[in-house]
Amino acid sequence: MSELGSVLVIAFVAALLVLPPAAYWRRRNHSLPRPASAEQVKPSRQAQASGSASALTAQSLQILSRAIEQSQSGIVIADCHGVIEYVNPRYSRITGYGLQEAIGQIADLINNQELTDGSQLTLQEAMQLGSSWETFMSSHRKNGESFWQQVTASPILDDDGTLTHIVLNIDDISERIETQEQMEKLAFYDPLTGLENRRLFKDRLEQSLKHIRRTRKMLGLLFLDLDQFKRINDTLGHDVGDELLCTVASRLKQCVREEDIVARLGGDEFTLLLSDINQAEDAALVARKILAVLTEPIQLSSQKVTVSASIGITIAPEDSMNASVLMRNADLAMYQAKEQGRDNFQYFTDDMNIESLARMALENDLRSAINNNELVVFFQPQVNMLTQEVCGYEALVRWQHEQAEMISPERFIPVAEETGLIMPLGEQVLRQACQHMKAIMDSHSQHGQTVAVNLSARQFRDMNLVNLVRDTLQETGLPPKHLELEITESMLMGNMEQAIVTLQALKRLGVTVTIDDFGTGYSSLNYLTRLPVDKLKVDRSFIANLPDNPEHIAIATAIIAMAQRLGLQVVAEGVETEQQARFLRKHQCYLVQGYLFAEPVPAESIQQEAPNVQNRINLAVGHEFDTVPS
Ligand SMILES: Nc1nc2c(ncn2[C@@H]2O[C@@H]3COP(=O)(O)O[C@H]4[C@@H](O)[C@H](n5cnc6c(=O)[nH]c(N)nc65)O[C@@H]4COP(=O)(O)O[C@H]3[C@H]2O)c(=O)[nH]1
Repeated sequence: MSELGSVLVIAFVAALLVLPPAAYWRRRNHSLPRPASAEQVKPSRQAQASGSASALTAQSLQILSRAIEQSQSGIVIADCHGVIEYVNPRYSRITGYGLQEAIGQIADLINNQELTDGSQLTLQEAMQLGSSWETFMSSHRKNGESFWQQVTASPILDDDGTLTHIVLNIDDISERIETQEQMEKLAFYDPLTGLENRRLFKDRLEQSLKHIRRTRKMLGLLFLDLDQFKRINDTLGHDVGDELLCTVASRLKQCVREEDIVARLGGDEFTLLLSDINQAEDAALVARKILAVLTEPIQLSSQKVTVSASIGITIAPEDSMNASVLMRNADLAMYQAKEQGRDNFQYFTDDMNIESLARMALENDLRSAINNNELVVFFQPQVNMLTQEVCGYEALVRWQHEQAEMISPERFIPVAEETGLIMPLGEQVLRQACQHMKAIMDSHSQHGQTVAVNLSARQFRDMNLVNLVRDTLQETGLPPKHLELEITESMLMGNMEQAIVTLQALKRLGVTVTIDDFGTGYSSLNYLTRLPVDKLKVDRSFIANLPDNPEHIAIATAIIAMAQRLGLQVVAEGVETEQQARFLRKHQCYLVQGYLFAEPVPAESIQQEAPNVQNRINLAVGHEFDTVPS
């Protein structure tokens, strides 16, 4: 260090000791600066000056000077006009400016009139008040690189309380700021797409609501969910799914203005906040634009895919001025768009609220119905037209609501699926079906009949399914070959390999597996050869239009022929007319189920209904048996 430097440092240290800076104490107390009066501090200063200063040895001064030299903070000492008189080595390492370069320069910071601290004071104002001053700011090193610094300035006052010098403490906090930025990013942004996350979106929505309250403008909130994304994710893999989400995110950004916000809530759910719109129709313009840009094929690394989306729109202040309510509105409207066949948008309406309340009530009632074992299983006979006998039954769940008429399973099964209630419900149906089938077998000495139980998608994916079926068979005493499990094509499509493993395990138990509603799903017929299934059930929508609709004739006959070629049994459901039964027989589909023969009945009525069912069988197909091929 130069001689001047050492002298300055020593003088500075001495000054610190002689003049204990009131500001230091104030800073520690975090109080607002009070003007330091010379009179107030004088006696103690003088006492120290005459005591401590005179007691200082040259050695202790040297130690103190080294402490400053070796400080881990950059230190700048400037006169009261900002002319630098000393910088320590750490300052030089931070900024790249050496002592000689710095001395005599003006520290801009000291005279900056715009930069203020937490108390809105400029550095000079704080110094004149004898208090310390602190701020964070970005600056540039000598090599041009920018960095973040935390600056603390402390005044040095002379015996009379007049400002003589200013000490700047400089810490390079770039790393800390970077970590903080990263943490903020993690907390507020979606790491995959870089879009804002749910938390930040909600915050922005609240800010925008405050803004429109003042400006009396409107805002539009769009809730977007990709259609069939799960299928893409499951079949093409998660990496491809991620790639797709990133492309969708950037396309969404292109559809809105700079000041609008696009966020990803998670999965394939996105929200858009259109601030300052003039009319509700403006939100529809954006929704149309989004639907249009999404139709453009997306080139992913492995292949090209096309996606569509369902969008729900809600408008503030029209629909609500509450952020949570708006989010729920837009979500409800999005579900409505899905129900309308996807690839479209819907505005929120009050009816949707009513619908969602009704749905919640249904869910609660269903939960208690399951808990109280109020659900019952009906049985619909299945007929073998060759033997003219009932060959089995399909178990169909029924719910007689206390205050309402019978509720269709088509209404409550989807609710049960969504809420997870399908698990206890499915278990109850399986148990009841097995118990009744065992009772029928025992009382009628019927040894060839089966009972078919519907499995829902969630049940089929459940790891415990095979154990549940095994245990239920054991507990009820029903031999496995009398149980048939019906699954649908769509359950197989998500993860075909896993589906095959589950089916094989079920087959090992000795139960029969049927693909229900065959022909309505998206399955490629090639898959059928790989699936360990026994039966196909032709969906009733194809049977309903037989024998008049040429397209349905083609589908039904193709399914029957294919099943025969693959060695699978085929059963037609929804047979209502004799013509349909005749058509099916002609095409060698002998297993049938439908109102022509019997409707689903409670277990207790099976025996009582049996003669009626037999009559109907005889009437419908008996007279044709002369022509049945042998
Ligand atoms: N138009 C017409 N319909 C006929 C005829 N014959 C039978 N049906 C009806 O067709 C449906 C056949 O069941 P599904 O295709 O498995 O379709 C079932 C099945 O997907 C589901 N479901 C019913 N019970 C259960 C269950 O216990 N578990 C699960 N997971 N789903 C069930 O609900 C759907 C509807 O069940 P249901 O209302 O009982 O309706 C039953 C049955 O009553 C006919 O000749 N004409």
